[in-house]
Amino acid sequence: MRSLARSMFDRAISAADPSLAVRRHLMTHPFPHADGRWIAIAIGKAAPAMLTEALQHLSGPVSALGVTHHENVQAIEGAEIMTAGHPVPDRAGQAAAERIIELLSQAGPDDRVLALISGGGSALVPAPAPGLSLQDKQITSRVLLESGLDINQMNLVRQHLSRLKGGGFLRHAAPAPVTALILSDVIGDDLRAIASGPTVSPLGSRAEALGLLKDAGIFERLPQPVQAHLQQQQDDTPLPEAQNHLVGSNGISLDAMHDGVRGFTPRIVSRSLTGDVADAAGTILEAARQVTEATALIFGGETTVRIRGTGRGGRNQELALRIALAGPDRLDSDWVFLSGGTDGRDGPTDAAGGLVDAGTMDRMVAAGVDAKALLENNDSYAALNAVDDLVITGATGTNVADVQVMLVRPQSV
Ligand SMILES: O=C(O)[C@H](O)CO
Repeated sequence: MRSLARSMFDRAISAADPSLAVRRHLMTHPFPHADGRWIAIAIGKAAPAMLTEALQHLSGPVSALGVTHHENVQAIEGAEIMTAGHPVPDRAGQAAAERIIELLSQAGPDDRVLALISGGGSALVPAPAPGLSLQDKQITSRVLLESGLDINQMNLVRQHLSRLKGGGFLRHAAPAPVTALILSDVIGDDLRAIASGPTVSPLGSRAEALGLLKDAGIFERLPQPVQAHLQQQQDDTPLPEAQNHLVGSNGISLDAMHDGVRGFTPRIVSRSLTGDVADAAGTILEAARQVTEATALIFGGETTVRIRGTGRGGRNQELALRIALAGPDRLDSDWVFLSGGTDGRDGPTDAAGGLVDAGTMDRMVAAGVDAKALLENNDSYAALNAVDDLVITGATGTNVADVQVMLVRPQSV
C-alpha cells in the first residue's frame, strides 16, 4: 500500500511536468502558422521547461525570452533567459519586464505571440504602472504577503499596479494575436489569478481592490503613490482577445492519480482541500471512516499551518503527522496516507511531504519519539524523519499545489 501511495504521488508530479503539459496540449492544439515571426515569452517558475518544449513545436523565425526565478536558471538554445527575484520583486525582474514590453511592442499584425505562464509570475516581472516605482511595488508586496489575504485577493491588487498583469500583456502585444498556455498553481484554476493574469481580464475593478485593502486594514500602510494610483479612474478600454489554455493544474494531477490506481476503488473526494491543516486531517479521517471497500481517497488543495513552535516542517508533513497520530484511534482498518507538495518542497525542508500508515505511531514510540510534543512545536520533519516516513523527491521543477491519497482497506475486506 505504501508503494502504491508513492507511485500515485509520482504520477501526480509527472502529470504536472511543464514540458509534458505543453506537449500534451499541443497534440490536440498544434501551433498555427505565423506569416511573420513568433514571439515566445515564458514567465514563471516553470518558464525554462515550458519554453524548451514549445520551441520544439514552433516553425519559422522565433524570438524567445524566458523569465524565471534566479534558482531555476537554465540556458536554452535560441532563447534569451533572464532571472528575477521572488516573492518580493527585484531590479532584475523589472529589467525582464521592460524587455518583455520591448519585445511585445515590436509585434506586427503578421506576427503571433505565445505566452507561457506559470506560478511565480506575479513577482518575477514587476512592471510598475505609470507614476509608481519598483520600491512602491516592493513595499506593497511585503505588506500583501504579511496580510493574510489569499492569492486571488493579493493578485487583484497587484494587477491594478502593473502594466503587464490583468491583461496588460495583451495591450502591448496588439495587434499580434496571442496564444497563452497556462500552468496553474492556484486552487480553482482561475486564469485571472495565475501569475496575476497577464493575458486575461483582471479579477475585479480598481475600486474593488481599493475596498479590499481598506477592509483588510492595510491601505494606509501602502506607499502614497500606490494609494493615489488606486484612487484614480481605471482604463476601461476593452482588452484585445487572446486564446488562453489551461495545460496543467492540481485537478489534472488528481485525475492522473485517479486513473493510475489498481486494486483499490479510486475516489476524488475534494479538489479544494484548503484551510487549517487540523480541519483537513478531520475531513480526511472522516472520509476514511466511511469506507466499506478497498478505496483510494484522493484530495488536492493547499492547507495552512498555524505556527506556534520553532520546529521544522511543512503543511504536508504536519498533515501526515496529524493523521498518523489520530488514525489508529479513529480508523478500524488498514490504511496508508500520503500528503505531498508537487514542487517537492514542503516548508523550509528538503522533503516533499510525509507517508504514514497504521504502524507509524508504534514505530515512533519504539524509536522514543514524542510525536505529540513534536507536533506542538511544529516539528513534523523530526518526527517523520525518525521513522523514515518523509517523502523526498527533490525539486520537481513544477508546482500545482498539494495532493493527498488515503488508501483504506477495511479489516473485513
Ligand atoms: O505568481 C503568482 O501570483 C502565484 O504564484 C499564483 O500564480
